[in-house]
Formats: sequence, C-alpha cells, structure tokens
Amino acid sequence: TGSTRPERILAAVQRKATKGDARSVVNTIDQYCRYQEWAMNVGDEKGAILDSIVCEVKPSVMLELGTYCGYSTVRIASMLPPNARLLTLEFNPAYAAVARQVIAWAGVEDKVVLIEGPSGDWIPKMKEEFGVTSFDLVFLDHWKDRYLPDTKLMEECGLLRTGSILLADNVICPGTPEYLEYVRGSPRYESKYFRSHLEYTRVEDGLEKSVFLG
Ligand SMILES: CCc1ncnc2c1ncn2[C@@H]1O[C@H](/C=C/CNC(=O)c2cc(-c3ccc(F)cc3)cc(O)c2O)[C@@H](O)[C@H]1O
Ligand SMILES: [Mg+2]
Repeated sequence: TGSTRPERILAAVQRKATKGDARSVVNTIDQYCRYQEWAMNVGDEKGAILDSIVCEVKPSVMLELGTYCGYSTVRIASMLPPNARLLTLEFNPAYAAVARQVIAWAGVEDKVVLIEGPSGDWIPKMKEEFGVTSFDLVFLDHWKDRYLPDTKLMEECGLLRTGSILLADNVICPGTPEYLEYVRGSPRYESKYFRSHLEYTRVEDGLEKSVFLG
C-alpha cells in the first residue's frame, strides 16, 4: 500500500524543513504543493491574509476546524504569543497523526491542542473539557457543508462573544453558499470578503471574515 498525500508532505517536511523553524515548514509545504503535488492547504496567498488577521486580532484562544496536515495550524501558531492557545479539530486519525508530526517538527506544539474527532461532538464540550469561555478567532477550513451547522452550534454553546471573529476559507472554491448567505444576511454578523486565489492556482477563491455582534 502506497503512502498517502499527507504522508508524502510530512516526508518532504522532515527531509527539507529546518526542525524548530515554523516558517521553514510552511515554505517547504508550499514549495512541495506548488511544484510536486497539489494539496488543500490554505496556501501562501490566502495564508498571508490569514497571517494579517491573526496579527490584528492577537487571539488568546483560537479554534481551527479541519487540521488536515497542520499547515495552517503551524502558520497560525507561529504568529501567536507564548500564552495563547490554538485548538484544532481533526476527525481523520491518519491526518491527525501526520499533523502532530508536522506541528512537532515546526516546534509549535506548546501552543497547539490537536483534538481528534468530529467538530459536532467536540464543540459542545469545549467549555467543560478545555476551559474555553469563548473563542477570539475561529478559522473554518473543514467540510464546506459543516461551516453553517458548526457556526450555529458555536452560537448555541455560547462560544462566540461580541467581537469574536469567524474566518472562513474557500467561500468561492469549492464554495460555501449557505454559510455565506447566513453570515452576510444576519444582523448578528458584520461580514467582509477578502478576494484571493485557490491555493497554488489562478482560480478565484477568498476568505470571508465575519465579526459576531452578539
Ligand atoms: C465532520 C466535521 C469535521 N470534524 C473534524 N474534522 C473534519 C470535519 N470535516 C472535515 N474534517 C477534516 O478537515 C479536512 C477537510 C477539509 C475540507 N477541505 C476541502 O474540501 C477543500 C477543498 C479544496 C478544493 C479541492 C478541489 C478543488 F478542485 C478545488 C478546491 C480547497 C480547500 O482549501 C479545501 O479546504 C480533512 O482533514 C478532514 O478530515
Ligand atoms: Mg481550505
């Protein structure tokens, strides 16, 4: 049985990236996925927008939905101050296993809590299991049809406070129409579209930044 794409990405990181250097891990994955084989990382172009929003918000507690190989996990964690926490949810054990190693290679494991399991199960447990009061910033990058139900679940669980920010990947490609309609149409959100391109391509895609108004 051959290797999986995430395993090949991990091999590239362990072969080419400087251990303990998060930017080197990010650059290695971008290089690999641009020139060897495409993978669904947020990528360098949208990643720069993600970086700017993480820098602006300076979250103390952040949630990522959909870890995959840990590319955006490492990118975000490298921008966080030492006492900040990034919780990231991944339900595929094989992907979680790869992500743990990518996160460790980058040297950001102290800022990251990788939780294995479906978001629908874990979001209701965030307060009791992880002592979360509310999330300052949420990065949505998992199955596109889960963005809306998980947003509503976070609202219902009281995990969003006035000023909490949702940042959603792929709102154009593959697209998240129901989610977009909700955050753009709801008086409880102030939404803004950041136009960019699908990772490693010239196809249009973008990020939607939505501030929860309470
Ligand atoms: C059950 C809730 C739940 N709970 C916990 N973990 C969950 C989960 N649902 C999913 N996961 C994990 O998240 C990751 C999935 C991410 C899904 N992402 C895209 O599909 C995507 C596609 C393109 C694209 C593909 C092909 C094209 F042609 C164009 C664009 C580009 C992108 O940037 C994309 O993010 C995997 O690790 C899942 O195991
Ligand atoms: Mg994505």
